[in-house]
Amino acid sequence: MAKSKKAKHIAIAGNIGAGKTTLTQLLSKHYKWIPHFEDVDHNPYLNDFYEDMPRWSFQLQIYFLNSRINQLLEIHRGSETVIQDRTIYEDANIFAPNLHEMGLMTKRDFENYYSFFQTLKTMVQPPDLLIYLQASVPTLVGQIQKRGREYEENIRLDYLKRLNEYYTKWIDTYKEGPLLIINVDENKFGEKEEDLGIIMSKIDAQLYGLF
Ligand SMILES: Nc1ncnc2c1ncn2[C@@H]1O[C@H](COP(=O)(O)OP(=O)(O)O)[C@@H](O)[C@H]1O
Ligand SMILES: Nc1ncnc2c1ncn2[C@H]1C[C@H](O)[C@@H](COP(=O)(O)O)O1
Repeated sequence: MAKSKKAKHIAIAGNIGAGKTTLTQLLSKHYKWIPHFEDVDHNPYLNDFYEDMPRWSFQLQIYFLNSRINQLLEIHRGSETVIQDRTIYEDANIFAPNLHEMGLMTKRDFENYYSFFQTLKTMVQPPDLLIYLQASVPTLVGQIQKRGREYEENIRLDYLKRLNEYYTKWIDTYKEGPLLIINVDENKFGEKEEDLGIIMSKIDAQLYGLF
């Protein structure tokens, strides 16, 4: 990104429990960015989805897609810098194809969903900076347990592992804009202030050319 252009949209990507919400809160406080969180607590499908994925996967994907598009429209209408907890790319490049590949979303539903995403994608711009939180499955499991959402208690290890594989493939080919990868197994920003400082210096370098 040109250093003179004000960054309006910072996004944090990462698997379930990687620490996106925690980092969104910390960075929004430090940089005075407006946080946009995922629609989790008032999500009408999430609980049912974890009970019966084949029944609810399509409805959940449409719900997330709509909520993510609304966030993007709001970001681009406003003038303030926003930090977004999870991107639309993760729904369409990671969760939905994984559900399809696991036989939890039919081919017909996946193709319908993906074609709708392709249409919407032409209307959105990528973030000015994407921060990817990379975490191993044991770290994800530990953090999901620490958070203690009841409906996530039965998330299977192979589900997280498969999502991680999709994340790796997506990030390896991500060319839409500036990217910063943080290894969460090595950087405990939630616990050590100096680790958060390291992340902020990297963000300053990317966004403002400061070292
Ligand atoms: N870097 C970290 N170090 C220690 N604990 C963390 C870290 N990041 C997140 N956590 C904890 O892990 C849990 C899940 O984090 P959260 O930010 O909700 O993840 P996500 O939004 O990616 O699903 C929370 O209880 C949070 O306090
Ligand atoms: N697109 C999605 N498909 C299935 N599940 C999803 C999707 N986006 C988010 N989720 C789930 C994963 C978690 O249980 C909650 C919240 O995500 P988190 O990574 O903890 O912020 O929603």
